[in-house]
This record gives sequence, C-alpha cells and structure tokens, in this order.
Amino acid sequence: TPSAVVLCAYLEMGSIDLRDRSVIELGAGTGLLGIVATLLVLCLPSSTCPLMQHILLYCLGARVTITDRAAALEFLESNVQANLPSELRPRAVVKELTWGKDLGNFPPGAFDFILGADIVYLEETFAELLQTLEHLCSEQTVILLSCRIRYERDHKFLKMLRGRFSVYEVHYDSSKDVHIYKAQRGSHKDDF
Ligand SMILES: C[S@@+](CC[C@H](N)C(=O)[O-])C[C@H]1O[C@@H](n2cnc3c(N)ncnc32)[C@H](O)[C@@H]1O
Repeated sequence: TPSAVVLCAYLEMGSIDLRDRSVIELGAGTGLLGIVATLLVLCLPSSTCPLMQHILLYCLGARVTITDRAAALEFLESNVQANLPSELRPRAVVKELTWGKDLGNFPPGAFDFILGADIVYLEETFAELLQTLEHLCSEQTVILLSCRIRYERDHKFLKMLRGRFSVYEVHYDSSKDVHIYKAQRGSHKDDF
C-alpha cells in the first residue's frame, strides 16, 4: 500500500536507527516494510571490506519479526524468502499474530520498534490492535504507524491510541496523503 511505501521511505531517510534493535511488524501483508527494515543494514559505506560487512550485518542488523493473520502467512513467508539475501534471512522471522490473540507467543515489552502500515482500517479490530500494542510495548518501545486518514473511524482509533500513548505526527507525505504517527508510553514530548 502507499502507506507501506511512505514508511519505508521514512526509514530509509535514516530518521530512525534500527541497528541491533528488535523490530516487529503488525499486519504485514506483503511484508515490504519488514523486508526493508531488515535490508537497511545493507546501507554500509562501499569502502567497508567484505569481512567487516559480514561481521557488521550480524552484530548491527535489526532483528525483525514479521507478522500477520494465519491466512496471510504462506504468501508473506514466500515473499520474505524471495526478497532477502540468504545471509539476512535468519534476521527476519515470519510469525502468526492475530491482534488480541496469540499474545502469549510474544514476550511483553520485548520489542524496540513496532511498525504498522495501513493497519488502522477495521473498526472491529481497534480494541484488539490497541491491546496488542500495549502488550508488545515497554517504556522504551517506539511505535510507528503510517496511514491515510480516510474515515471518521480512523480518528477514533487515533483518539484511543492517545488515551494510552503519547502520539505525535512525525511525517506527512502530501503526494500520497499518508501520515506517520510515532507513539510511546508515558510522556516523551522531549524526544520528538
Ligand atoms: C490494508 S492491509 C496492509 C498490509 C501492509 N501492511 C501494507 O501496508 O501493504 C492490512 C493488513 O492487516 C492484516 N490484518 C487485518 N486484521 C488483522 C488482525 N485482526 N490481526 C492481524 N492482522 C490483521 C491483514 O491481513 C492485512 O495484511
């Protein structure tokens, strides 16, 4: 979706340092965002010698857990396999995560970053999505959500999110009409 493309471009701008961080993508669909997050470590200076590149990939690369509902996993897994070089494949794990369910398989607060592109669209999933974000978040976790604000209900989710997290818009792509929101527990005003 355009939301995934805009969030990928935002990550590529280097605004966020994902090196050696644990990252989870929710509602991954094709997995584009999780794949790009895994690949970002490849942007090493061309002068870096191959042995050093190899070491850096393993020491500094983001560890990305790419998730979606069971029905989406087969396609997602094959996309991830096809688009990551073999040395990076161990850094990306595809796992089932239906919001509000399967949370026992994910240790609370285990992730540094939670990414989601165009996952705010079904009102009946808003409570489960929020519950999932709260489960996965520690005090330090940064949530990045990209979306188009299409309907009144999208504002409703943002309001729900603001009830639990400090939420700031960090980017707006006017050509694609996509917003990126950054959310963290507690008050992180000074960080933005
Ligand atoms: C509009 S697509 C966006 C896909 C991808 N993030 C992108 O931007 O291209 C929404 C995704 O959310 C997933 N999704 C919807 N409801 C879900 C739920 N309850 N639990 C987990 N994933 C869900 C869908 O399977 C789908 O992959």
